[in-house]
Amino acid sequence: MADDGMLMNFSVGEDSLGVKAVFKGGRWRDRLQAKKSAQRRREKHQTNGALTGSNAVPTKTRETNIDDEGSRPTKRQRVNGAPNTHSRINHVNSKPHEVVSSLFTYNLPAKPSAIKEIRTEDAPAPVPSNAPLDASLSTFTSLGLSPFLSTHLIQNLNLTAPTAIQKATITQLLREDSDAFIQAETGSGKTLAYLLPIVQRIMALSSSPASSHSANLEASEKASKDEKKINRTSGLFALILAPTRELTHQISTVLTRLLRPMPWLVAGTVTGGAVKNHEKARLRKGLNILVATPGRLVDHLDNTEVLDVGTVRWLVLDEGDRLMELGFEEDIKGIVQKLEKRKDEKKGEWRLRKKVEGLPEKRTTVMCSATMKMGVQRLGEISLKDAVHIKADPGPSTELESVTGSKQEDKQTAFLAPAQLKQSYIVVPPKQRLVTLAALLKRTFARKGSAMKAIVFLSCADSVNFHFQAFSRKEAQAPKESPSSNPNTKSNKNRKISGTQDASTPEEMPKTSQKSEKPELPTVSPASSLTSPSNPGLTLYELHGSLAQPLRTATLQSFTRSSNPCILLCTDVASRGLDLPNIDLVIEYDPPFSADDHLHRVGRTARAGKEGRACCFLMPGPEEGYVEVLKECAGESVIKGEAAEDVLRKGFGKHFASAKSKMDASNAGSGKWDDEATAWQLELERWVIDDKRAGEMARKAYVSHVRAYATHVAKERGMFDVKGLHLGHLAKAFALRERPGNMGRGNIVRGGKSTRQDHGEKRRLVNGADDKAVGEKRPGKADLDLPPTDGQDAAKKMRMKMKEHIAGASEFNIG
Ligand SMILES: Nc1ncnc2c1ncn2[C@@H]1O[C@H](COP(=O)(O)OP(=O)(O)OP(=O)(O)O)[C@@H](O)[C@H]1O
Repeated sequence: MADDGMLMNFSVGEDSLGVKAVFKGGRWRDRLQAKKSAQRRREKHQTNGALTGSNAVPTKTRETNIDDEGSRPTKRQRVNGAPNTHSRINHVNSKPHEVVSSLFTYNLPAKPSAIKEIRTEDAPAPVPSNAPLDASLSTFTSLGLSPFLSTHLIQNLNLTAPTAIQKATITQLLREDSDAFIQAETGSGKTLAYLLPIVQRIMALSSSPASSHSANLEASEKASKDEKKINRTSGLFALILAPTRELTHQISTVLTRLLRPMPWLVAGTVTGGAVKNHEKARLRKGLNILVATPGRLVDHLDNTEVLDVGTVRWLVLDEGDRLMELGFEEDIKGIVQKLEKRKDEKKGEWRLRKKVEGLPEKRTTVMCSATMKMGVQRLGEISLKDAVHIKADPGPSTELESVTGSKQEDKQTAFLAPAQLKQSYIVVPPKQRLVTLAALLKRTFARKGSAMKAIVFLSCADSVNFHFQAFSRKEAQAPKESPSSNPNTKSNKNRKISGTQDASTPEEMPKTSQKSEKPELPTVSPASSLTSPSNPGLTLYELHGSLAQPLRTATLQSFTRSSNPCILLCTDVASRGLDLPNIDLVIEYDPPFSADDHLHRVGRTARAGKEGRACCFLMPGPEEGYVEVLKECAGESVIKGEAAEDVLRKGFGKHFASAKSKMDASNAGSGKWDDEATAWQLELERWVIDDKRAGEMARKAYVSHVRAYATHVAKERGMFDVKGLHLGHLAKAFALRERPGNMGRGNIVRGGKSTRQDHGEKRRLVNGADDKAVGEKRPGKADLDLPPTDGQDAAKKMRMKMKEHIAGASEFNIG
């Protein structure tokens, strides 16, 4: 273990050598060795006459954890006033008799080598790769959409031309009934790509050719109404499945907008977390298109008689790879079997009744994602037969010979981020992670208008919660009034919105957040410790799977609608498919768990041809190897390395010096970026020490973070090896002065050789991303067809461990 057992920031008398140590943890041999060496140090010091006069202090007791084989030399403690040869700054704002280890000591576990390779040259601005095509060359009508629908798109939805993937998909799905696999980069308009042809074909069942060929919306709408044969009771024609509730609602919103001029066609949703009886009532009234999460749909298929799927002719699996990864394939298989069964039962019925004219005989299954590999055998099992592979580029769609049932290897398609996305990485020592994140956010939101919205991805729910509370706490806040730990979890009904009670109300802050403690209020708060005087309205949101569903929905809605600059702290629950407007920057503060996750996370910006920036935090050492993965995902685009010091300098430089430190006369040298950064960190550390619940929150976040770290996909675990983590330094990133006592070497759960499926299973177990009860286990691939391995044992242990934590705010609630 890389931890050197360094004694960090504990409060002692003037001479720490007078301390009587109690040694805990680790092997007895190590304890004995440590005891002896401490004894020797004491004796030597006494011989040298170091403990004299005022320096002599009564013996105190402290705890030293020696879980790790501490082969490193023990770091000498620094005492106030003592010269410090390792550090450029000392003890800023430190209380009397407090020992403070510097953030900027050069005693770092590894030097960030990648920083030396920074490529500063700016490449020529690349052409956006997911933008709509030139309207003079391609229009929706030219693809075969009716003038009625095309006019609606142009006039009401402000969409003048299709994107490349829309061009390819619409043509294909209007022309043929073959199954299809749509793969195009994030933000390229895949949702409309599959919705438009489906809506057009359902529309065609309703209206006369005359009305659908008219471009006059009003006249056409009236004519269609008069002649319509189809209404909400005519049957359910399309089913769209998505992995998260958020995505389901988003697809439904797009669909509702699309159907606005066709009020006789009705779409609806069924998702976990919603009231089942309300859904039943809607199903009873009749729907033509249903958007659902798989678990809840299975539930309705089993228990809601009025849900008749015999007429379903289109089945869409949005974010297909995620659905598979999260282990939904059993659910999907069950759904497909029911569709088949009901279709066969209905055949006779349809013959007796008047068949819906134009309804295809065959059901079409469509899968789509930015990062899905073809050739996976299991795709056949969920009814993707002789699928057509539709890609935005190059040109026409490519027939796949045999996807179904074949054992061909995944085609190693290189999935790329949008070309116009500006990507960078920062190599930050673990100690400085928190201040560097703060600096980056301060710099990004330095002035009003400099940026609108940013998303920060963290590895687990506990960490999101801690950072939300830490950044939104008011600096002047009395410790006792500090926010409680995780007040927003499902278990805590009396939720408080931290920092909003006494924080200055930012202009245009969602009013709901200041009223009461109703659970449907968004988790929003002023970003009090990130706000600069020239951008006072900065707000902070948190989103993760531990939040109750109404909170998740309210938070996302509020963040989406906010016209204030704001930051969303979240887990990967927000990484897939979400189309949030005006995202300028995506920060991967905790690196993604896989390259695919990276593409989806950064894909929340630079959408539909717009600009965007993304930045990934890495730690010095093996993690720097991840730059190569980032480069692979960037294709031709340049990835810039930024020096952490530059970020800190800009974030904590004179310009951003806090008003408090400027006024503090005792703070000599304030205004210097490193002093400011240290003061900022110390402030936070005091909060964690003084407020018991803040301390608990920090420790929980730390433990969850380390455990989550152990679940990177096996392929990338060499770069993210939990054994290499410097646990002592990492504690600083959670404002802790030392690592929590239970984080010894033996207590770190490692992922072993678990696969991506294991990883998905782990995440899903405690998800909130899907729609079954949290913690409910469903079989993933790991349980179905992989031989047991060490990795699986490790994964099993991990699952058990996670289950233990599920009762509270799950430590690991990523989804
Ligand atoms: N033809 C178009 N012209 C302009 N904007 C469009 C067009 N089609 C879609 N968009 C917009 O592009 C954005 C991204 O669309 P969408 O969410 O469907 O992308 P996606 O490919 O599904 O992305 P992801 O892979 O991240 O889910 C949306 O805001 C949508 O309104």
